[in-house]
Amino acid sequence: MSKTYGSGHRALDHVDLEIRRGEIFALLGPNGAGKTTLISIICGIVTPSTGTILVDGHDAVHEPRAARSRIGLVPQEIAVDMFSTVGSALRFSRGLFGKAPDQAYCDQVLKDLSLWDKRGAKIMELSGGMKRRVMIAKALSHEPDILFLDEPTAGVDVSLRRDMWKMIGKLRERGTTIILTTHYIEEAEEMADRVGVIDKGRLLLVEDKAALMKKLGKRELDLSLVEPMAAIPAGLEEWHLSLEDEGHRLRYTFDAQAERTGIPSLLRKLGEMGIAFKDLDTSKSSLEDIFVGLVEHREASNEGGVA
Ligand SMILES: Nc1ncnc2c1ncn2[C@@H]1O[C@H](COP(=O)(O)OP(=O)(O)OP(=O)(O)O)[C@@H](O)[C@H]1O
Repeated sequence: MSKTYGSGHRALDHVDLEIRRGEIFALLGPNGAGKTTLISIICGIVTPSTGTILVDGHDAVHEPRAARSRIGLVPQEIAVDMFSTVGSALRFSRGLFGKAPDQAYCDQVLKDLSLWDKRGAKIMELSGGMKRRVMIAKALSHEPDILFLDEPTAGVDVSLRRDMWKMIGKLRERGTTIILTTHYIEEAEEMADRVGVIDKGRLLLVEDKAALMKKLGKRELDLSLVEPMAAIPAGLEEWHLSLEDEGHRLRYTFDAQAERTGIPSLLRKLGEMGIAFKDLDTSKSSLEDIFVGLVEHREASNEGGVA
């Protein structure tokens, strides 16, 4: 699908994506990448300019009610009736989807989200974190098979973040498909089965988490040499070093997730060889580096276009 807003801004550019039943899919991208637009289209809140969206076989544009009834959406912004109580907000949300009342189910949702004690409280009396839990409870009120969480842990404290991760794990065990957006790599790392990277409306890649984390795990160690060198001396082959800055810096690229990084042995070897350095610096690939790397790689391998 593609989406160009009335302003002429192309928020999504030929995004082609298939989500697997029962998986946790993390959509990773910087601000303005198009994540919310993508979710909003799938949930029938925004209409796509071109393309088709099938939700469990139902067309999101032509059968919006059937498609939407399968989805629970936790939006970024807290949007609830502040005067309602927690329990009645849940019952009301369920009713909106035409589901028969089921107090036992609603009670269980409240218990799972540590909201049971607050079931009689007015929403406006709750803390920000509790309000977020209510948003999730509401999204689950009609027993959706698919749950969208848009930036679920932005501005959330550590304990709520842990609870959310736990709750997401539980939902997955029950077979709920979960799609979350985030710009925190750690969040994707903790929870996702697969990760999609989106930037400027284009889906740059979709990969199993393990494969992506391997790519993200690259680190560099730069050693500023006391004496510049013309070439890398024999005896240092096993570290596959590169010489930078006209021979003033030795660079070692390593996998930070490996059990043995090779750094201590490299430093030992340099000492034995009498190669002195005056400073050392390590850096890791940022999300931005990864985006840049991905784009460059795609252009270089002439695979441009859509993922
Ligand atoms: N209704 C709209 N009209 C015009 N442009 C819009 C509209 N909604 C979003 N945009 C633009 O589309 C682009 C994608 O926005 P979107 O909210 O989908 O990004 P995002 O990846 O969710 O970012 P964030 O993490 O900041 O929420 C942005 O440049 C945004 O300004």
